[in-house]
Amino acid sequence: MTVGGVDLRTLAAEHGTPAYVLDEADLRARARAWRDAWTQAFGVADVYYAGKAFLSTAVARWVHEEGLRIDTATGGELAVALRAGVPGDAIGLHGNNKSDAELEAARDAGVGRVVIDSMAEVDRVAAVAASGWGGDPARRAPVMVRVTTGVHAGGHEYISTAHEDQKFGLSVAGGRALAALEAVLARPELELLGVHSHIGSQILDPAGFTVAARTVLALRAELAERTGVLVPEVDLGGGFGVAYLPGEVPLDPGRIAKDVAATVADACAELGTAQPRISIEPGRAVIGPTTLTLYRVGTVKPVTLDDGSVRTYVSVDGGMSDNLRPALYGARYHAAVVSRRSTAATVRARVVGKHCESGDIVVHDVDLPGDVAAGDLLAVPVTGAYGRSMASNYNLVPRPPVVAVADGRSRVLVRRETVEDLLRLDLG
Ligand SMILES: Cc1ncc(COP(=O)(O)O)c(C=O)c1O
Ligand SMILES: N[C@@H](CCCC[NH3+])C(=O)O
Repeated sequence: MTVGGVDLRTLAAEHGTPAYVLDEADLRARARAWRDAWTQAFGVADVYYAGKAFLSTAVARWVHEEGLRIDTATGGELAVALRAGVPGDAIGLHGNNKSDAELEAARDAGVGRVVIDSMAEVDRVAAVAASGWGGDPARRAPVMVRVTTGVHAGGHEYISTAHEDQKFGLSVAGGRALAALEAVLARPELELLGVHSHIGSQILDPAGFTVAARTVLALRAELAERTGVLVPEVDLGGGFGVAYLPGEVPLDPGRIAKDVAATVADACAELGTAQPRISIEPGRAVIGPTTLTLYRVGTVKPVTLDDGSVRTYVSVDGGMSDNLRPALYGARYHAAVVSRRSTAATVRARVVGKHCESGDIVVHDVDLPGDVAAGDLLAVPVTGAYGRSMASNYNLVPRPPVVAVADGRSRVLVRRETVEDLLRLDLG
């Protein structure tokens, strides 16, 4: 099997396993597809790539070259985006607990928007912006206010973000969102760009986005009625779902953009307000499907279950340290042997990692060739989002490299950690 013109056996021989293998052309195409779909549907729209899904300087540069801006959630992500050469005004900063250092870094870089996530942050951002923004003493801090619309969407409880009982944003229903927007308007150090809503992640039903859009637009109209200020922008967040398994249908960028555009046009007509400039923040949908994880098979063990059937446990040389999603969310993945063809009858297999934890499962249930054996290469697709970015050193396993492939060549974007790296952190 080849990806980006590179035989995965060659790639494994050159870079070792496990490795994340990222197809550069696919990433660029997905970035363009999201940008084109939303610009076509709205005339003007901004697509921010959510770097939390995976960020390296090359990835930031590539998606920026394709016309996307970068959404960051920490000072670390901000530093990588800036090092990639992305201009500050094309970067947004999120976070429910931003540090002073993060806010100061955003100010010094002249970040294009800080998304305020709490009432306390109104004063904190204003204080940081007292000396100006991006080196200009006269410039105000451009901010949005993140609000919760009550929409409960997403692939798992832990990745739903707009219901009431969770840590993000300010509630529309409870009035806190409106209060925060008014508080921003009262601060001369702040420029209120608009309202932000992010409802969750791995969402496959478009309805959540349109329901949230209506709520946010109504809030914007209410603010305008009370204060005379119609804020120019609305961000509808990320969360667009991808297909992890054969047969699953991802949210199509064109389809969702058209649905949302129709809703925005309708709602603004009903409310009697001009339409805002719309932005979104897809992470998973841009990077997830571009990447597979390449593992080497080690131990293969048949296990007889209570009902007498047999499950083949196939252990690979990584696991929950390079893909936490199955353990954290019960996420399902697919896998295939990619180093050879096999005509053997398939067996019911479970792909597991090498960690000291029985929940260290990579793929719960997959048919693999019955002759799967130590030394085979196994690929798990769609690991580009929240794979490397949530990887850990559990059991002191060094984290795998991210290797980009394009036009028959491979290039390391993030190098493999070594045991020496880990030993260097241990100061004795
Ligand atoms: C504020 C915000 N924007 C964007 C994203 C990106 O989400 P996704 O990768 O699901 O598109 C997230 C994560 O869910 C988020 O919290
Ligand atoms: N980390 C989550 C997505 C949450 C994104 C952050 N709001 C996942 O892997 O699905």
